[in-house]
Amino acid sequence: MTDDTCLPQTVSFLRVGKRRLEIFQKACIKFGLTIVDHNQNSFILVDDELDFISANKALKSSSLLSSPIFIRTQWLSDSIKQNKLLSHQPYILNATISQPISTITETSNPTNKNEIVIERSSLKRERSISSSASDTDDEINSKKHNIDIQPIQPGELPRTAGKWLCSEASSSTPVVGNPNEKIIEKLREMSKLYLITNDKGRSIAYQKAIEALKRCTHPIRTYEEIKSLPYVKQSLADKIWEIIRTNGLVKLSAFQSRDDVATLALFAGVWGAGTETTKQWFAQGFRTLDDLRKRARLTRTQQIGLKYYNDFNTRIPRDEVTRIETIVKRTADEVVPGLMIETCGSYRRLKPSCGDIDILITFKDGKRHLHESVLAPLIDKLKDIGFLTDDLINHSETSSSSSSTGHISEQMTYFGVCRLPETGSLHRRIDLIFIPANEWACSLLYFTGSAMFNRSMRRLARRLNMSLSQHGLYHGVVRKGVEKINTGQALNTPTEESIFQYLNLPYRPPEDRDH
Ligand SMILES: Nc1ccn([C@H]2C[C@H](O)[C@@H](COP(=O)(O)OP(=O)(O)OP(=O)(O)O)O2)c(=O)n1
Ligand SMILES: [Mn+2]
Repeated sequence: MTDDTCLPQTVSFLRVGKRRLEIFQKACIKFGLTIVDHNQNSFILVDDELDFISANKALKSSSLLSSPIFIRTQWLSDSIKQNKLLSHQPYILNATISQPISTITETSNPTNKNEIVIERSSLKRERSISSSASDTDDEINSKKHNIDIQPIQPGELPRTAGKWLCSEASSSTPVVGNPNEKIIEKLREMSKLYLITNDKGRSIAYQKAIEALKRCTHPIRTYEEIKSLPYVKQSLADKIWEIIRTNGLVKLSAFQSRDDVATLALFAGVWGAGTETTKQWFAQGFRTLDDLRKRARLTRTQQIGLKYYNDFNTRIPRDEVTRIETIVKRTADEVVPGLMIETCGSYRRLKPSCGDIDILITFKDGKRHLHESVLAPLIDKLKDIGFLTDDLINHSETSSSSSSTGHISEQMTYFGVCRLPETGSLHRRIDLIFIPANEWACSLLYFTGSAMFNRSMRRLARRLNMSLSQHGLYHGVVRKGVEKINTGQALNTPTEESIFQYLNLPYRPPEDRDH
């Protein structure tokens, strides 16, 4: 069978900007591809900057398949250029048949419901990311206290202040009592509603304006003051001016009176349901969670999302996250000694409450590699003690990189549900993410967030001809448009501080990254 005979016939898109999406939609018509929802399709076209874990992370709030195949949108770009639909195989992000790795799946073994088995699968990331240069673990350790940071020509540096969110500490002042609290509240609502109605670009623009307002220590009264705020563009300045003048916002009222918005917001609370799915549910006439329970076709993860709807939508007090972390650490010590465990996300940014629990795991000595055989017993044990109650996704990815070193890098994720043993405890969403030692600092940075902070830092890296992901920081990257012509060389990033240094940014502790 040639590649062409097994070309995808249906595709869906993930994280592709509006303008590019329009171009791709036309290309799909031309090439006879049907665009469908994520949960109906196993071929998901993703932004070229996205890697396997990011794609999965993005999908986690979307319709989930057991094993989607991610294809870089470069496939369509190249097909457009060549005026024919090329084979998608070279553009696959995670699935080839050549490099088997393991995914963890539930066994149907009736004698032990909690047992997990390691199943060989054929997933592999196409793009080699993690350790392309000569970063063996030993080298990393020996360089640990002697960071060799290649100097960047000062002339090449973009002006960071006032332009890049990541160059500034997030405001620690609470919104309540902020002199512009009323404006912020309305902008927050707009940002949320844009997200629900699938307009991510506008949602982000509003979040940036909120960040600027949070930092402002005096009440904004004039149009000039609005215009002087960083990150606020014309149309948004007009909206803020409308709020100041009228105490209201016509656009927001219009949003709120739309009969679909409240329902979409309700459905958006189902873990595993993305905007395409929620829209579809609405179009199918569903209006309540009960409608979904009784009549909707739900994926396994959506069923769990619905089962724990109230629990998952209740924020987790900080001290509960601490107790959850303690259980994971204690169990890991018993089952797999020598692991380093760090709770990231909003918890590491010192937020008083968290949406979920994001735990990063690696080996303390940085020399040993993580294997499914190391991780499965930990997950098993956490199930045995009744702490993990449900699996959402088990995924491993392997990126075989520098063949000269033969070094294999692995990141493995487990998304599940946990609960403290005390009666009355709620079910909580927990991610256990197993990181290779040489990716630790970049992963720590990524999974600490915030998402806005990460976005800003990645864009800054791009401006410096670098590329930043949770797997590493590369320099000397050559791009043509969004396409990477040269993926560059990996920089040695033993600490988070080193990443800030490379990007010529002042170091920000996690609590200052809460943008
Ligand atoms: N689209 C995304 C999603 C996540 N992340 C990174 C930054 C986040 O801080 C981290 C964890 O993701 P969460 O969705 O768990 O976000 P937080 O932990 O920050 O907030 P919450 O309290 O809602 O869990 O992953 C990101 O950069 N971009
Ligand atoms: Mn989180």
